[in-house]
Amino acid sequence: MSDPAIQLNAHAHARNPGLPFDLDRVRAVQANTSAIERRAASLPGRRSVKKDWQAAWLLRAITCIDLTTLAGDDTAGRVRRLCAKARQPVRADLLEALGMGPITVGAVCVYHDMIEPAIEALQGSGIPVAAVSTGFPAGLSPLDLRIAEIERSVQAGASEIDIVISRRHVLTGNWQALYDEMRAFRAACGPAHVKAILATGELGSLRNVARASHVCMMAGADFIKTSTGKESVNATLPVSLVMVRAIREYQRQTGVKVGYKPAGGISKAKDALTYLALMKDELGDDWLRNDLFRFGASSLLGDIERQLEHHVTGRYSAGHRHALS
Ligand SMILES: O=C[C@H](O)COP(=O)(O)O
Repeated sequence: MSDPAIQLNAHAHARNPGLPFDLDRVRAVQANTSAIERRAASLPGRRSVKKDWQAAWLLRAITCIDLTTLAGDDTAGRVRRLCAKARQPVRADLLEALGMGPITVGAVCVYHDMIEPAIEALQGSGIPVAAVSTGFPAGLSPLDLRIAEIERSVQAGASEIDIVISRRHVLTGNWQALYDEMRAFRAACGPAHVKAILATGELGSLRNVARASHVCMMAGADFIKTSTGKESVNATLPVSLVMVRAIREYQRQTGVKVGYKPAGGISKAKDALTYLALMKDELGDDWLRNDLFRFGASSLLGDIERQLEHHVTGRYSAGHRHALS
């Protein structure tokens, strides 16, 4: 049996019921840009993970990956290979050397047309399929089509839907429109969990990121996610600080825990460690599990595997298993 500390999907996270729209609440949201940037700059390396414990943190990171392929030339064959990797993200001999049982990634994330092969390839694994819907990545198709796309993806078996918000609602300060849109997406998702992609690189300011985070949570987002991976600026530490603090504030106000998904350009194991440390520091251990934290990443797993291999062939201590307990 695998270590309970890193068992997959062990905690089915309750859905966010949302709140009625409240413009005063949105307008009260601020972001102190210089303080955020100072804190973000201090994060990498600030909270060093003991070398002997790094493997445990990296294994935990793997269980939090939404293993992603979102390319125009995706094929069923590529998705099947990705799903095989999702089922067995780390070589069995490495896991054995680390004293670990089998692990899997958090989910597989694909375009709508690839849901079917992904579901087939993941059968019996317990790994959920996440679909990007709502005219990903621009989100500029007609609202009824975006809603229909969500419904089709849920019917096809996706249990998580990554929606993209209309950036223009944020850029024009039309918070009511953003709330109504997110509310409609939430309703269309039915039983599926919904992750709201803010496309933060296109929102203009950290204050807009903070307000958009609050509005999406108010409208019932189960996760807030930074980016599609297609913007010119994707997940960053300053944006992540703003978003995780919005999650913390929303929990303080409502008692509801919303998940966080940084996505786009996260490809190095050391960056994954920084993100995990950020979650532990800002939100606590609950956000180190994949019901409340995911990396949206297409190439992170490869670097983590290389680091684990290095760890196994180099110095190793059995103490690592308790690193996150
Ligand atoms: O949502 C996930 C992102 O599209 C993945 O971005 P990436 O390919 O830069 O890792």
